[in-house]
Amino acid sequence: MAKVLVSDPIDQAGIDIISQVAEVDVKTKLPLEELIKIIPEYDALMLRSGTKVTAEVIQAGTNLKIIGRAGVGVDNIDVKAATRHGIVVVNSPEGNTIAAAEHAIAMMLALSRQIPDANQSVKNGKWERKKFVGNEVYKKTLGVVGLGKIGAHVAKVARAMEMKLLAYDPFVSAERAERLGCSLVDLDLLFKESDYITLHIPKTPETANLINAKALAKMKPQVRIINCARGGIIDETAIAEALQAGKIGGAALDVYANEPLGESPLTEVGSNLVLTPHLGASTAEAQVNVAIDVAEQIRDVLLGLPARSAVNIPGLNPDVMEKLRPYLRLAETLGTMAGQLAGGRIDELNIRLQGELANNDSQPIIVAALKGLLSEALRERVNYVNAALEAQERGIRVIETKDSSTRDYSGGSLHVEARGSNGKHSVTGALLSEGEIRITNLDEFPINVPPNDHMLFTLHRDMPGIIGKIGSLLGSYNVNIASMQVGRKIVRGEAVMVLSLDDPLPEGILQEITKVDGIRDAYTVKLSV
Ligand SMILES: NC(=O)C1=CN([C@@H]2O[C@H](COP(=O)(O)OP(=O)(O)OC[C@H]3O[C@@H](n4cnc5c(N)ncnc54)[C@H](O)[C@@H]3O)[C@@H](O)[C@H]2O)C=CC1
Ligand SMILES: O=C(O)CCC(=O)C(=O)O
Repeated sequence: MAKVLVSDPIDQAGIDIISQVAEVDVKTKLPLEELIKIIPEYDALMLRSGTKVTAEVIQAGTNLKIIGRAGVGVDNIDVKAATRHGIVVVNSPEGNTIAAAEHAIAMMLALSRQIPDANQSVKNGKWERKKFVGNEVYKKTLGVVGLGKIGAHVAKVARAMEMKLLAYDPFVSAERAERLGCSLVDLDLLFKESDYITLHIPKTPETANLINAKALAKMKPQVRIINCARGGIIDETAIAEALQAGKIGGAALDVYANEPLGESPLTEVGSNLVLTPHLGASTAEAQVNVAIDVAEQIRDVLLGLPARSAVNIPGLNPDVMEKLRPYLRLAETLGTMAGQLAGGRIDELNIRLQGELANNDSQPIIVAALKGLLSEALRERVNYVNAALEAQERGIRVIETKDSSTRDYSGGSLHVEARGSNGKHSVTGALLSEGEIRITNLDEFPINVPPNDHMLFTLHRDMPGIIGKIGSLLGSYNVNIASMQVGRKIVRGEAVMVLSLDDPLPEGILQEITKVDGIRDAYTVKLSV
């Protein structure tokens, strides 16, 4: 039975789902060294923001197939290292959207009405009504940085409170912003005009320290800043100094450069600063949502099914996968054949989606063909997760074309050509109505054969006796021929012979075949049909 490690607190609903297919160990607050020590036992790892999945953890996780982040941000996971090791990383893109958005609104209101300080004051036996006079958010300007799922929900709620909305997000259209009641502006204008600024962006090299001393200097002196997105987007020293010097009105932070916060200039700030310990997603509802969402994906991947929210498999969502699954098999088979025919070091892969197939997203098909192409070199190390990255790192140029005018097979066909140490070789294939694969062309010669575990291809002169000679030679090595076909363009011209064999070819026989009069070249292909 597969084993799954849950390394942060996860709702029981998720654990119940994984338990259907795997043994689940819940071990939270593991020191890094301990995680590295035990991770080799596990097929899957499920976590929230408390666990750091470093490259060392991934390197040690030799059995890991999937890492599931019960939440949105995967910045605590070395996704690149996971991709390199062929491990799927999944998240729950929407499970905690409402929770995080409501936390940002709660922070904005708590800050405006000084609720945490007032609460403390009453508990200290005081009654300071004058001290805690706040501000209304009604008619004030809210600058939303990042108009994705959470930013959009914040905008909707803020609009209901009749706030004026500005938004900055270089990746969304002015129409989307407008639909959400926001004016899309540049960052400087948002800084200049906003009474409140709320951040809903991922932490990336571009967003790190986005709110620094220089940015703070551009803002209104009474501005209140809310960060329920990621630590490190705000320079904590700069904001602490600005608060102490009264250069900004307030800040409410849920996330920090280092978590738990520990020693920080922020804890020295007396007032107008609200801090929560990364609670954005901490609602009962969100925790059930993300636990179920991610647990289902872990269960599915352990059962060999696709994950619906994989962050490191581009374009492979389950609907696409389901529809394209037979074509992915075809692409992988053709990629494997083209790779073995073209020889060890491949420089270029040309893929042509023909007929009906050309109407589909080509990305998954390309990934499947690359997986096949690299299977000779990387064996079981290559999978849908790392095939594109491996190909890129090996300098394999991928050229894709689509030709919807071809009308040879009802579902379309796929042409794969690889250029490597043996020169250029191409294979075309299609699916029969029952989903069976047919190889329909080899190096532009028409054939019609199903793929087989052991195949022999020859390029030869179309002349009498040549087929018999190859048959006898194979017979003398006790190799049984399951089927044989010849493809040619003109009589007595160049031809290809395709033999499906029951047995692997013994060492050395290929060289003997190439010495047969009329044979120009011979290749073997090993598949796993
Ligand atoms: N505090 C908490 O517990 C939680 C925090 N989060 C964090 O909130 C953030 C947003 O989450 P979602 O809205 O779900 O993500 P999302 O992917 O739907 O939206 C992010 C938006 O940021 C925009 N963006 C990316 N780079 C940008 C840049 N340089 N400048 C401006 N905009 C940029 C994108 O275009 C996108 O529209 C993430 O960092 C996530 O990890 C999410 C859930 C809970
Ligand atoms: O797991 C958590 O509570 C944090 C959630 C979060 O930050 C996220 O989903 O990005």
